Amino acid sequence: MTLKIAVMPGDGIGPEITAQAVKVLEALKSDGLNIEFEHALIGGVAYREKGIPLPEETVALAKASDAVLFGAVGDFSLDTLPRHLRPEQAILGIRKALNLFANFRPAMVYEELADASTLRPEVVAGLDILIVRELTGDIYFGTPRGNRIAEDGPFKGEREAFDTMRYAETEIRRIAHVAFQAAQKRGGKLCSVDKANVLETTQFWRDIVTEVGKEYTDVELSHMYVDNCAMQLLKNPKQFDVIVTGNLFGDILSDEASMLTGSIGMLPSASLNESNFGLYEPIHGSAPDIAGKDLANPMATVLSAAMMLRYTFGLEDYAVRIENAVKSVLATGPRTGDIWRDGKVRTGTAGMGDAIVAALAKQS
Ligand SMILES: NC(=O)C1=CN([C@@H]2O[C@H](COP(=O)(O)OP(=O)(O)OC[C@H]3O[C@@H](n4cnc5c(N)ncnc54)[C@H](O)[C@@H]3O)[C@@H](O)[C@H]2O)C=CC1
Ligand SMILES: CC(C)CC(=O)C(=O)O
Ligand SMILES: [Mg+2]
Repeated sequence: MTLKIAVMPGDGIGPEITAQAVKVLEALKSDGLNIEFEHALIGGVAYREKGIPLPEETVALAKASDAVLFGAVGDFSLDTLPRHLRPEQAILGIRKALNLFANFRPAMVYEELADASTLRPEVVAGLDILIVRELTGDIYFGTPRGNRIAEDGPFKGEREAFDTMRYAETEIRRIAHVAFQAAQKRGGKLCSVDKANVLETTQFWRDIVTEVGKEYTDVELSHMYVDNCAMQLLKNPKQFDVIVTGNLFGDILSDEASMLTGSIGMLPSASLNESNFGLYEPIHGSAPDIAGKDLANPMATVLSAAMMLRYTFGLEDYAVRIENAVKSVLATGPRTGDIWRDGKVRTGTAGMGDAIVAALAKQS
């Protein structure tokens, strides 16, 4: 069977980093990986060419493919567009269209990269945590939302804006099951992160996660407020095994967790639906400040491709080969600026991709 991958590079550094992941997957073809790629427009580039950030044909291609490899969307020069036309709506829209409610964001500190973390080595050495983020609900999708003139309250008559934080029971239950099952396969600990002391939505989240937890007596469940969690991730990140949280908190905490690993350019992700169909993307954005300069670290995207092989296709051997190639480049190869240290050769995005391909070749 040929694996059909829809490639959606998007904006900013998206094309540069997805090209490296495709290069790495292509390199595995000579070792028997049967894979083909079809590219589609998404985000700001799609808006410029087609007038909308998420064209129908892009969603159709995703649905007709076995998995999606995604770069990033976002273009500051389009920030004045009405919200529905902005590039970011494309990633939200495709997650919703494909029902990709379960987002896995593993934060691992590679031994070879312990020198790049902003924290002391003893705090992060050996770190291996998984953030399970709910991806199709919460304040990113809740309605009503908008702008209006305030009709009451102390600011009556002024302009105001509002969003709605909202979760249905089904949405919380299904992500809780995913997280408990992930914890069962890992260290058996699940920390649910919320703001139940203030927000009704997240008290409900806590109640439902607790209920679901009764079906997983082999998993040790704890709860933590998100502000404390943000602090604990820096103080003692190794206390965590799996963290499960909502869309907004998961977005923020995973960017924070990326810096434990050395760089946001290191953190991959998998966004899955109930049938393990997945979209795979780095957790970072389109990084306009470094776009087109061959500066971006492609490892998060390459590692996302490894997650694709593991999660959607069950091709563990190929996934491990990519991860080992990444580790070997971190140990002895050149590095992009975000993880560069004295004594290391400095390279660019394409150079890092080439180095990973070379490391793969040495394995066989
Ligand atoms: N999934 C997506 O498509 C996402 C899109 N965005 C969008 O991306 C645009 C830029 O957003 P920012 O807040 O600047 O976040 P960002 O994640 O794009 O960049 C934050 C910082 O990290 C650096 N960085 C990011 N990826 C890197 C990599 N692979 N290697 C080295 N350095 C890297 C950037 O240079 C920048 O200094 C915005 O339009 C935003 O809405 C943001 C997050 C996710
Ligand atoms: C554009 C955002 C909705 C995406 C984001 O920041 C993320 O998924 O991490
Ligand atoms: Mg984010």
